[in-house]
Amino acid sequence: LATPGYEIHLCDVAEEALNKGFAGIEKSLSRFVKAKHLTEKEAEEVRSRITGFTDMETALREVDLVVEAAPENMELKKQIFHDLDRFTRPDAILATNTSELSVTAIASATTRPERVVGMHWFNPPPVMRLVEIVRGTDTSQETIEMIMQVSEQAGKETVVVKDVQGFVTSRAISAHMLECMRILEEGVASAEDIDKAVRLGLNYPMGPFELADYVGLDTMLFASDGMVEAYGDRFRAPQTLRKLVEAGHLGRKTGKGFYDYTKKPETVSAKK
Ligand SMILES: C[C@H](O)CC(=O)SCCNC(=O)CCNC(=O)[C@H](O)C(C)(C)COP(=O)(O)OP(=O)(O)OC[C@H]1O[C@@H](n2cnc3c(N)ncnc32)[C@H](O)[C@@H]1OP(=O)(O)O
Ligand SMILES: NC(=O)c1ccc[n+]([C@@H]2O[C@H](COP(=O)([O-])OP(=O)(O)OC[C@H]3O[C@@H](n4cnc5c(N)ncnc54)[C@H](O)[C@@H]3O)[C@@H](O)[C@H]2O)c1
Repeated sequence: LATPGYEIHLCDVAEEALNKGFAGIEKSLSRFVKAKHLTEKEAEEVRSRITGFTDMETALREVDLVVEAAPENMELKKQIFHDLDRFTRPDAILATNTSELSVTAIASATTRPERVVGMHWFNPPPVMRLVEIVRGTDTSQETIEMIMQVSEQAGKETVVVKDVQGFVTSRAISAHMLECMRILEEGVASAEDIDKAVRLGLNYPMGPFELADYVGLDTMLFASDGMVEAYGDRFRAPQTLRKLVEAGHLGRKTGKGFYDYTKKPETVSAKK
């Protein structure tokens, strides 16, 4: 959002987490410069539009739009939205990047449910072309249109969907990934070969295990647990996923998941 010209307040709970966020932005900007999508001067302008904060109250003063992207936990999100409601101007729009939680329930923690909306981005957000906009029970058309406009300015296409658990995309991707994990557990093929089969045979850009590691296994598990209640056992997380998360192996962000990224970073996927 800094690329099309918005002034951004990036807020996280601690300096260390904030620095991780800035490091991710830096990596993306240098890729864009290398690919000549941005000049060095434009990248510098983007950097200058992003200010870091660890104090939410200060960060939220005078903002027009908040995009919350904290961990996928309803209680945490409700607490954050309660604070967003207190600290922002009454006309500010409050968006959540939740992958599957109820936008309507999150909105209930505020006094302005008509200005609360789902703004679901995809990893990696600077590259993926879609923003899935989720209309909560009380979300106003004006709010939807504002998010459409901002998304389009960031070069994204949009779809507007109903507020059902998992929306369109998380239901679709979870069903695919969970079934591939069951195929692995049945011993039908190795993770490498399932990834290779899906990439080359189905023309997906990433196989299910490299993608799960990329998204984060904790996020995957939160999403599937959330969808069990709504849709039943077909979304129940296989033990393999649950055990990896219990062990703290969350994918790329911790160095290990279905693959071990601490060993040979260039060849851990089945790509070669
Ligand atoms: C769970 C949630 O709620 C929802 C989700 O997020 S589900 C997950 C959705 N995401 C996906 O499915 C991702 C699937 N994977 C892909 O689409 C591709 O593998 C990928 C775009 C990540 C990488 O593409 P790939 O062709 O394999 O690699 P690569 O050539 O390095 O990258 C393609 C382009 O993207 C750019 N790029 C990749 N990652 C980037 C990043 N983080 N920042 C900026 N640019 C990036 C590269 O620089 C390259 O640009 P160029 O074509 O102009 O040179
Ligand atoms: N990982 C993905 O590919 C992806 C894609 C689309 C949407 N999402 C959604 O985005 C959200 C974040 O997912 P993630 O995978 O980036 O999680 P993550 O755990 O990797 O990152 C969460 C971030 O939120 C910060 N945080 C924790 N508590 C906070 C608080 N009280 N206030 C502000 N920040 C806080 C953490 O320090 C961390 O930087 C989730 O709702 C997830 O479902 C994730």
